[in-house]
Amino acid sequence: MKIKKINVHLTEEQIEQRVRELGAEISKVYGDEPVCLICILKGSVFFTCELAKRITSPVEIEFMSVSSYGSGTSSSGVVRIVNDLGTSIEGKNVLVIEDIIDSGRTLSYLLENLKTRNPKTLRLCTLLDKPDRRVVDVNVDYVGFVIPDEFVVGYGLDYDQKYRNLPYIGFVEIEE
Ligand SMILES: O=P(O)(O)OC[C@H]1O[C@H](OP(=O)(O)OP(=O)(O)O)[C@H](O)[C@@H]1O
Ligand SMILES: Nc1nc2[nH]cnc2c(=O)[nH]1
Repeated sequence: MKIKKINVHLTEEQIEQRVRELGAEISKVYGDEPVCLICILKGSVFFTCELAKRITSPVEIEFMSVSSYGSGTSSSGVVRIVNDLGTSIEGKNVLVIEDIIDSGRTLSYLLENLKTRNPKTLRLCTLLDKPDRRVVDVNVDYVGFVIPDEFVVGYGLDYDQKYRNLPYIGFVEIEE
């Protein structure tokens, strides 16, 4: 399948504005307490970096890589930790940063897994939420934008590993 066109849904300015708002909201919650941001690779790299810059609480950034999708736009339904955290989160305020929640399978699995490591608090922030696609319930604490059930790329999100570098988020039109 080839991409025919990408239709802009969220501009760079809209995303920047929302990230600032989220940063302010999150800073209010943690205040002077340290918070460990867990960036879920690869899609949330851009979002994590921009959001971290807008949080005024002391921040630690850790990375984790989880595989839940095959190639293209289809979900395999199987979640696997590909690269685990290199550090303990016991007793820490943990904020998981995701680019998108779709079926909810990835985050539901991941949150259960992280809970067993005894963090002080465990919250979830996602840039995009596609509630129409939900198969498994996930409690999301901070949402950037709720979007309809369409495949998106840009600002970290890929189509077959491409288009992550687009500064905006767009809906994909596939060639017939
Ligand atoms: O709610 P779900 O249906 O489980 O889908 C959400 C997951 O899919 C995307 O990751 P992807 O597997 O595409 O990896 P990537 O971030 O490396 O592109 C996204 O970053 C979430 O981790
Ligand atoms: N790039 C991308 N990855 C996803 N993973 C789940 N939904 C999506 C989506 O709309 N776009």
